[in-house]
Amino acid sequence: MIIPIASDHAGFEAKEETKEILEEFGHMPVDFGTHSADSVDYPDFAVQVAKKVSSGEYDSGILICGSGQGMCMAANKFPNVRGALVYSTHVARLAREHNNANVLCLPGRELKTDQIREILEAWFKAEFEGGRHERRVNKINAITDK
Ligand SMILES: O=C(CO)[C@H](O)[C@H](O)[C@H](O)COP(=O)(O)O
Repeated sequence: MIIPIASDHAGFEAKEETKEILEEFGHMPVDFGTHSADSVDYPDFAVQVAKKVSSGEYDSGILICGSGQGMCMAANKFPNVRGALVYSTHVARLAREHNNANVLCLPGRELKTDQIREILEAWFKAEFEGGRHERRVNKINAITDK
């Protein structure tokens, strides 16, 4: 899969590691910045990925900041984007199976490389379960469709 990815300065190091892991897994990351550890504002980078998932140009994306919160808040402003703050393999699985999440938001300052690898493994392996969850996700989508 081609995966758009972005971070702020606090997620920069984790983004570089995440890109390597994605390539290991056979995916192709497309990097929308930031490109150094110099201080930047996370919404500027969240927009780069979220607008492309929102428009359907990409099926899913990855955003990384210090805590994951700011990126997730910004991404979820976009229609069709379901950003999930993921900090464990269990939450990664649930975000896909129950919420059909399409933007993985990671807390770069909280995760070690091995944890990121395990989270990515769980995220890509899990599939949306549909059923009762589909009804609920449709209700989320209806909020921005109004
Ligand atoms: O959005 C965030 C918090 O919700 C991110 O963690 C940012 O990366 C963080 O706020 C950046 O903090 P800094 O003190 O400017 O490095």
